[in-house]
Amino acid sequence: MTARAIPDGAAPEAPALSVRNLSVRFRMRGGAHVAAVTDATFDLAAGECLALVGESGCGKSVLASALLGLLPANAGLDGAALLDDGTDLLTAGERSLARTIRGRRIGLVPQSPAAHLTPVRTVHSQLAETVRELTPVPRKRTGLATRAAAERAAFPADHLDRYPHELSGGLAQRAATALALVGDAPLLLADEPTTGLDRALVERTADELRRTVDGGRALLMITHDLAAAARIADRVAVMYAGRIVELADATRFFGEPGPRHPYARGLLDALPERSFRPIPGMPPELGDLPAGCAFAPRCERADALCGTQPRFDGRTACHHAPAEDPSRA
Ligand SMILES: Nc1ncnc2c1ncn2[C@@H]1O[C@H](COP(=O)(O)OP(=O)(O)OP(=O)(O)O)[C@@H](O)[C@H]1O
Ligand code: NI
Repeated sequence: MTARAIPDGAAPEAPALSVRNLSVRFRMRGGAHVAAVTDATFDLAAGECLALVGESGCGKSVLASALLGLLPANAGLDGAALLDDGTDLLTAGERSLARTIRGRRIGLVPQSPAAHLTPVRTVHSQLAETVRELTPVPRKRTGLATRAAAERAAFPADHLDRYPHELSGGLAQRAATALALVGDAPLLLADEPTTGLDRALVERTADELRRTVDGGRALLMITHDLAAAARIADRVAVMYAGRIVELADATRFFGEPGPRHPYARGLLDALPERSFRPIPGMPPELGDLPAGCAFAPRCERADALCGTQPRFDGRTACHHAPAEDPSRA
């Protein structure tokens, strides 16, 4: 549990994760391609939580899987994803990903926890094994450490002897979160960590994740749940049709002046506690994207300019985003 303080006089640390122009293409039968992620570029610092949001199918999980080398063989990768010591996750190779990176340097809370738990072993046995593998706890204290690991993710101690198929979705989620937190990895990827949990547990899980961030970890949290994102994120990245279309401080995103990109505005407006107005239309097929802005067919601001792809300037990718931010002038 060492928070990574910067020693006096040392140069500022490199970001915990630096993603540059990450693209993922799935090769399909007959020569077709699915452009699941295109040109994603962002940094994530130690002690920071970045929430990655966007509608189902926009490429969030594929992005996370690319970082961990967990994509199937028909996936082609481009770009770079650097850890703070310069290790490029995209070229690291399965051997070093498996032996030194997954679990130790990057913890993952997977989107389908039930599928990631070993079906023939109890939660206790899986958690204890991970404690033995990833922490220096002496053998005779493994039991205690295992129960503490479960407690951190609000997994009830009296359910530790259950097998994965005996768990509800919410309990499987908490077991997966407990496993991901064991190694105290400096970088955490959490893919929908609050799915299947009731409001109180959503808040408890979000708060536990926030505590790990405040302890110096970097967290990329993928979520549909904008309320959970607002609760713990420092910054928000909005994805649409495989591209990051907005990257903003959470306070300005959820407060004033609000999102700059019309899609991001639409996502917030669709919330029940806001105007509860869904964005008209459907996202495009990632195998058949238009040449220009993919959001244009659903956008009330679209005009001829939107027939060309808008450049992402580090904050937004829209030909019609406000040029000046009056609150910052
Ligand atoms: N192995 C694959 N082969 C072809 N296409 C794939 C493959 N895996 C994912 N895709 C496609 O990539 C796109 C992005 O999927 P992804 O799972 O990243 O979406 P997501 O944003 O995580 O959605 P959700 O919020 O529903 O989890 C989808 O269109 C999906 O069909
Ligand atoms: Ni997903």
